[in-house]
Parts: sequence; structure tokens; C-alpha cells
Amino acid sequence: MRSSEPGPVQIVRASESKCIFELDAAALEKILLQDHVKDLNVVVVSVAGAFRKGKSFLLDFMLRYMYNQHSDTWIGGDHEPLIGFKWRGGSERETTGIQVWSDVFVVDKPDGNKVAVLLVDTQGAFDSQSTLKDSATVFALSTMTSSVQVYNLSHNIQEDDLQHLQLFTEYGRLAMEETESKPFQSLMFLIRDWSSPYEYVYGLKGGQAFLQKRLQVKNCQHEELQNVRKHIDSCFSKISCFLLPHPGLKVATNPKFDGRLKDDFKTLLAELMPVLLAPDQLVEKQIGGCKITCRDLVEYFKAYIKIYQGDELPHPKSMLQATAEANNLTAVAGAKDLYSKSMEKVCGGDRPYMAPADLESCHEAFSKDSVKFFRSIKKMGGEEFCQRYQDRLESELKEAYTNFSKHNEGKNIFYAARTPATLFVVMFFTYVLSGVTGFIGLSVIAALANMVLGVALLLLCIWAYVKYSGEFREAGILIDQLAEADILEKLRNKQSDFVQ
Ligand SMILES: Nc1nc2c(ncn2[C@@H]2O[C@H](COP(=O)(O)OP(=O)(O)OP(=O)(O)O)[C@@H](O)[C@H]2O)c(=O)[nH]1
Ligand SMILES: [Mg+2]
Repeated sequence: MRSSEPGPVQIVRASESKCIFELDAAALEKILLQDHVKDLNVVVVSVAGAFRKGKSFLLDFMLRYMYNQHSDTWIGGDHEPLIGFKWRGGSERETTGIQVWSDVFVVDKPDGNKVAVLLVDTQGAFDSQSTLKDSATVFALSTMTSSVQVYNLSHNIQEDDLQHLQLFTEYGRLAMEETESKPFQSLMFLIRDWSSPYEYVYGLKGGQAFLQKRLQVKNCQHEELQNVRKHIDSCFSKISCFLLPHPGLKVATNPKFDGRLKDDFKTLLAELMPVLLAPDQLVEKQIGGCKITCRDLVEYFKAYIKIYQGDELPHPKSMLQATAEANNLTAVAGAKDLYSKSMEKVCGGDRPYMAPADLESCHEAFSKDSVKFFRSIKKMGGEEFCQRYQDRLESELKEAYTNFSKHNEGKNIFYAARTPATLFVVMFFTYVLSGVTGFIGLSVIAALANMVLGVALLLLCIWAYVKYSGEFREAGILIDQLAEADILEKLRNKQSDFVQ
């Protein structure tokens, strides 16, 4: 049985260095491996979204519902303090990392199954102390581990809310194994402070109609808008929406809020809780199509957090940074293309050999043009950011120049004829040597020279065959290397001395 008072337990926290999130496996195990729940299928209800939007506040009503759902007065009296996950007014963030409620609720579903319900609170996205990666990681982790993800929004569903959802769910999907089925389960857009009930009525019905309108994919829509909608649809098996009214100004502005809520807020809360948490509505967490138990969930948490601690996932970037990078990369590609085309014109495959000094001066002129072109393109990101890409362009141009000059050298007929020339020189030298030494009676040296002559002739024949047929290219390369080797070089030098 419970050893202490129930309360929120921090299971994922930002590490000291703030760069990664760490799982408190012991704390999670203590909750999920309790004897009475560890083998039950788990239902995970998690609330995520931007910071300071009343997520923890809402979860505390979920707690009231879970503890007293058989009573009509579960919502509590006007003066009962709202306790549970820590919530407060103010502008600074409150919840960090991921917290779960220490009590796992065991519920009998109408179909006879017993399930364990875990409530999860998350760090709000986009607070001033977290990077986009932090927000994406928390959101992705909570989406991956929950069976019902409540996406807490304020006033409306804006296009950027959808874009962030797309980014965060993609970040989650990347970390999971590819499956044919939709990777996540149920998503509920919960819109707080809905202020147009005359357009769409509060509650689930109005929410569904509103959501249908918002997520509609139309042919006349821009591809970007269509893609966001298709992506969200492809990620979740079920998507719903609930419109919640404003809780009353006292809640939002009085730091000593006494629990007095506007009546319509209470009525709608009383409508929302059963939608999420009534026994017949509970959705068991499934991964890869299989229902998982509390014990399995611990393992999944451990595996998922490891992926986010490693380097294999790309770094989600802010919109400006991603756009600036794309701008600069396109400009680098365009500028490099300009350089390559100009160089092709002077020393491309069908152009004859060119003097290296001329090639170099062409390279210098074209590089200048290319950098000028790069600078002339309008790009985001500022001067310092662009300079990094300019440096990158310059080093890419240097690399391209090295390739062009190698190609140019290959066209030099003397360069191509180096190997046969060397072999001919060796043959000539050994021929003369064998003649002279044979004449003066040094028959051993003459025989040796003859043998070298024979080998050189054989190599020449092999080389010619390789060049002609294109087969046994390794042998050709070996002979080329041999011809360039020092001994032969020296022989060649000696030969020229000898001839002189
Ligand atoms: N306008 C408005 N304010 C609310 C609502 N629900 C709660 N609040 C107030 O919003 C403030 C923040 O509540 P929290 O529950 O701490 O918000 P949170 O989203 O958990 O914040 P972080 O943990 O910092 O991400 C409190 O002053 C609440 O009284 C709501 O539906 N509308
Ligand atoms: Mg909170």
C-alpha cells in the first residue's frame, strides 16, 4: 500500500548541463512496478502545450475526477483548494521536465478489463529557458508514451500551433520504429478560453465541428498547409477537439485564487473529464499494435529517452535558422554551379589540354565571380552566418579546382605516355647495356640486362592491353606506379645523361 502521501513525481528532468533530459528510472519504477498495477494494461493521459496555459491546473481537476468520480460533487466546492500538480499564476514557467502522479488509478472498464491510469504533466513548450530541441523532446516523449495526448491551446488553433505539432510529432516518429500503422493514438486539441461560442458551441460537439473545418484539406490550399494537415492526420489514430470557456478572471489574475470558478467553466469541465477519463472512454496504450502494461511502459521510457540523449536524431531548428540555412545552402549550390559551368567551358571533357598557369588564372577569375554571385543573392541569417557559408563555398571551389586540374593533366599526351616512355627508356638502356657488356665479355651482366629488357617488354605489352581493353585495371595501375617509382626515375635520368 502507499507509503506516503500521493503527489507529483519528477520522472524526467533536465540534466545539470541543461543539454539533455534524464530519466529517473528508480522513481518511475517505484510507481509503475507496484504489485497491484505492474501487470495491468496502462492508460496514459498526458497534457502538453505551450507554457503558462493552465495545464497543471487542468490536471488537478483530472485528479479530483479520478479520486471522486462516483460522486456528483467530484468537481469540489468553491473554497476547496485546488491541489495536486503544482500550478500557480505568474509569468515564469512552473512545471519542468515530465511529472507523473504517484497514485496509479485502477479502473474497471465496462468490458471487464482492469486498467491502470497514469496522469502525466509536462514542461510547457517555448519558455524562455528552453531550446526548441528541449520543447520538442518533452512533447515527443509525452506523445510517444501516452495513449491520450491533450494538446493544450489558448483561444484558437493557429497555423503555427499545427506547425509545431507537426515538428514535434515528426521528432517523435523519427525516434520510433517505422510501422505501417499510425504511430500515436489519441490526440485532443483542448482550446482554453474559447471566446466564440456563438460560432462553435463549447464542448466536444462544437470542438469537433471547429476542428473539422481547421484540419480540412482542400485542393485550393497551398501545399504547405495541406502537408501539415496530412501529416497530423497520418500520426494519430483519433483526433478530437474540445472548446473550454474562460474560467473567470479571478482564476487568471488573482494569485490567491480561492477555487471559485465561473459556472459555465465548471459545467464544461464536468463534460470534459468523462470524455477523457470515464471508464468506457479509457484507451489503453498501444505500441506497434500491442497493448502494453505498466511494466512495459518503464522499458519504453528507458529506450525512448536514450534515443533523445544520443546524437543520431537531427537537431530541430527554429524557423528562422532552418530557413536561413536553406537559403544559404541553395546560394552555395547556385554559386558552385556557376563556377563549374564556366570551368567546364574552358577545360571540360571535350576541351583540349590547357597550360596549368592559364587554368589557374581562369580558376581565380571564376571563383571571384562565383563568390560575387553568392553575395548578391538575398539570404536570411545575417552577415556572420552568411560568412560561414561563403567560407564553405570557397573551400568547395578549391576542391573542384583540384579535380579540374587533375582532369586537365590527364589530357596531356606526355602525361598519358609517361609509362610507355619510361619502359622504352628502360628497354633502350638495357639493350645498349647488354650490347656493350656482351661485346667486352661481361656475359653475366649482359644476360641480366637482357632479362630486364624482357621484363620491361612484357610490362609494356600488358600495359598496352590494359589500356586498350579496360580489363585488369589494377595491373595497369601497378605498372603506372612502377613506372613512376624512384628506380625507374633514376634510370631515366641516367639514360638521359648517357645519351647526352
Ligand atoms: N486564461 C486562463 N487561465 C487559466 C486557465 N486555467 C488555469 N489558468 C491560469 O493559468 C495560470 C497558469 O496555470 P498552470 O496550470 O500553472 O499553467 P501551466 O500550463 O502548467 O504552466 P507551466 O507549468 O509553467 O507550463 C494560473 O494562474 C491559472 O489560474 C484557463 O482555462 N484560462
Ligand atoms: Mg505546469
